[in-house]
Amino acid sequence: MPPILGCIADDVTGASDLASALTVGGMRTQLWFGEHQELKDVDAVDAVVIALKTRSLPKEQAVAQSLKALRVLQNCGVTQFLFKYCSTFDSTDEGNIGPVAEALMEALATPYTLFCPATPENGRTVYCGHLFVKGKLLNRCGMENHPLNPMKASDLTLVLQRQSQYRVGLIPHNVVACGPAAIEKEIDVNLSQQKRLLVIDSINDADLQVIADVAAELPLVTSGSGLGLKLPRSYVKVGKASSLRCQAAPPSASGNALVLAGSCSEATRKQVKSWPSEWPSLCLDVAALVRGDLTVDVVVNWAKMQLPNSHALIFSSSPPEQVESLQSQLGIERTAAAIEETMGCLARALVADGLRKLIVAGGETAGAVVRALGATRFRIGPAIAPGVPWMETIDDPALAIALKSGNFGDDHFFRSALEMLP
Ligand SMILES: Nc1ncnc2c1ncn2[C@@H]1O[C@H](COP(=O)(O)OP(=O)(O)OP(=O)(O)O)[C@@H](O)[C@H]1O
Ligand SMILES: O=C(O)[C@@H](O)C(=O)CO
Repeated sequence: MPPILGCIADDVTGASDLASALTVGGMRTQLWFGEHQELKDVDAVDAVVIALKTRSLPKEQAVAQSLKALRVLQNCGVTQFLFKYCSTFDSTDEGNIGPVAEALMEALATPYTLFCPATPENGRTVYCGHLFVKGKLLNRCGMENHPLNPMKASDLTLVLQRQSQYRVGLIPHNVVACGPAAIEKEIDVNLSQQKRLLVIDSINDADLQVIADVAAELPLVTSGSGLGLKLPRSYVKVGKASSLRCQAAPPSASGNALVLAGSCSEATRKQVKSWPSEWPSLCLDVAALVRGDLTVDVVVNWAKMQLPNSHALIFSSSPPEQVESLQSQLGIERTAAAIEETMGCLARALVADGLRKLIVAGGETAGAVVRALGATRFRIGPAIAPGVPWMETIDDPALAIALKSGNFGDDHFFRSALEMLP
């Protein structure tokens, strides 16, 4: 039997978030990282998530990679697809959410799709088309300071319209509250007005379940991970899945862990601040790194000294004023590239040295690390916090790895994660 659902995620922490949601919902889920010609051994899984790193790429490249992932999934016999983006709709006026969604719609010859970033479990809700993060409008929650895609507006119909060719419509909450049939009627109204990209309100789990009941019949839906928690039940309801039978076992790795934090999001900065004082930590001197005055070897040697005795943290996370000042002196892309490359090199060198437990905070950072490790397939383990599972690489070396979205987890996330493993 081919997997029921094929997912294309625009970053790797987002992919692990979705894979965790589908697993918690009961679907046997496998995560693949990067571009592949084909997927193997997916007969025994219900869902496959392909993690790309397309969120901040030029839109032509993001579209090309997403279409390639679609074909790879289609070649496995998958007929239903989910395009996963961030629950904070991370994107710019150029893309990439609109352009990728439109390209997938064309490839699947589907006249419309839904946009459902809501993930109430992590405080993301959509009302009247406006995205809220823990009750604050998207452009007033800290996301307005994001280093790569500052979100300066919260009305998703406007945000999406700026990056799309098709017209954008809204399915409001009063319709969602009336159930699947009302949603389907509203879709027809929007289509009669040539509105093909439909943002859908959702403020709680019950709304999401109703939306999942509609989405379970669609060839393509686009969303955050919230929908992933509800889709498994809907697939059972419509007879696409017979039962939900996933059991997520923790990874078996032992030894001390390295934490690499490249996210500057508020939650990660708090987690870095709360790093237990008995464990060592190193703040990267980003300016020295970009100028070449600080080398990776020096940092690797520091970590090699610590890891035999203790868990260790290496971070570049900084407050917005510092990020802005560095970016204006050194350039946004140059700064990000130097940090991401360093994080990747650190992970590769230390895994080669025997490290078997790794936590990475930040989507772009995690993408760079996973790419540097050459890891391709992951089994999904238990959730550490909503949206962040422990995972285990399927191919050697067996590595316990957690990829934490920047804004996820409470202040003591790192300690809680490490206490879950032997
Ligand atoms: N001190 C810093 N100054 C400037 N840029 C930084 C600094 N530290 C990290 N960065 C860059 O900021 C970006 C942070 O993005 P990343 O996706 O890793 O985190 P995030 O956006 O908080 O996480 P997520 O996408 O999971 O929400 C990376 O490209 C990283 O290299
Ligand atoms: O949806 C989210 O918030 C996360 O899965 C994510 O994509 C962060 O990069």
